Amino acid sequence: MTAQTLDGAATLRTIKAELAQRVAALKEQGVVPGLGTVLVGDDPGSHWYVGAKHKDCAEIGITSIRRDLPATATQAEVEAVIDELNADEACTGFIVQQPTGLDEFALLSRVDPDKDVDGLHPTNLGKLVLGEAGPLPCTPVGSIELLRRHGVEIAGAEVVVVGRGITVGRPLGLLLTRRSENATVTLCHTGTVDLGAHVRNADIVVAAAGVPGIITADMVKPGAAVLDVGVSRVDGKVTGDVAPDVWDVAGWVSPNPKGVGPMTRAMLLSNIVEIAERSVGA
Ligand SMILES: Nc1nc(=O)c2c([nH]1)NC[C@@H]1CN(c3ccc(C(=O)N[C@@H](CCC(=O)O)C(=O)O)cc3)C=[N+]21
Repeated sequence: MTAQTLDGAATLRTIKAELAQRVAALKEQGVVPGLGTVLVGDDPGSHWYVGAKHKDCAEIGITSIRRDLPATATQAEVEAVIDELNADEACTGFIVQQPTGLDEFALLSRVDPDKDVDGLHPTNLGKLVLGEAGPLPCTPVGSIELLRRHGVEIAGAEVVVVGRGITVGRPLGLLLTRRSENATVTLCHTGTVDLGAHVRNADIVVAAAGVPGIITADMVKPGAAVLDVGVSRVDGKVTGDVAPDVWDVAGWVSPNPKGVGPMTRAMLLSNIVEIAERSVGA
């Protein structure tokens, strides 16, 4: 048996086609959405992600505002760029690409929460906890959307999330336990004593620990859906948290690359379009 693919790359293409229509409708009303990015330093991975985001925007009619700063940029210099984008009417929303090597909580907190297309501002994470509407974090929502668009049932499912990071694991637990999702979630992490015992119960496994190969075939319930969110670089190649033999046991697996990564970009685009639509009362 080999698992079916949760194809993030193909789903990104579908979502882009849907969003392109909504962007065209906004243009008829005189609104052109714009994405800003703030990038500090010259990490090759970060440059690739930011470049990919601007390419995605160009394809669907969203304008790009790109601010690249040298690795030597100070906290005050990055904050000045954030202030500039907060005030820029052409900028619907923007991201501060992480990591910056600076005080990230201070940077994130300085972004106008209404322009926080990453959904990571403390106000927006607070809204998520409180169940209020607001921009949602892209990778967790992208993970849910990937399952939904492949017909994997979430309501009633036992979900094991492996990883408690702020960008994926922690918010994903909050999202999946909302009434609209109705999953039962166990949040595991590197301090979990018997990871396999938890994962074996799961109908859906989300591997977001950033530990290559931490999820092995012997831990996976036959037929389960397994999302590989981890991104590590081993010998220059992207390597996920899911061991290759999991494909022999699982019902569904998201590959890595071409799984959750492209879905993160899709949800960023979707967050921008939603903010722009709200501005015209659409
Ligand atoms: N403020 C902030 N927001 C982010 O959303 C953010 C961030 N900081 N810092 C870094 C991570 C990483 N991230 C990815 C986005 C797309 C892919 C992606 O599309 N990857 C491709 C190719 C990967 C490759 O080959 O290098 C794929 O999975 O198929 C991966 C990773 C967004 N991040």
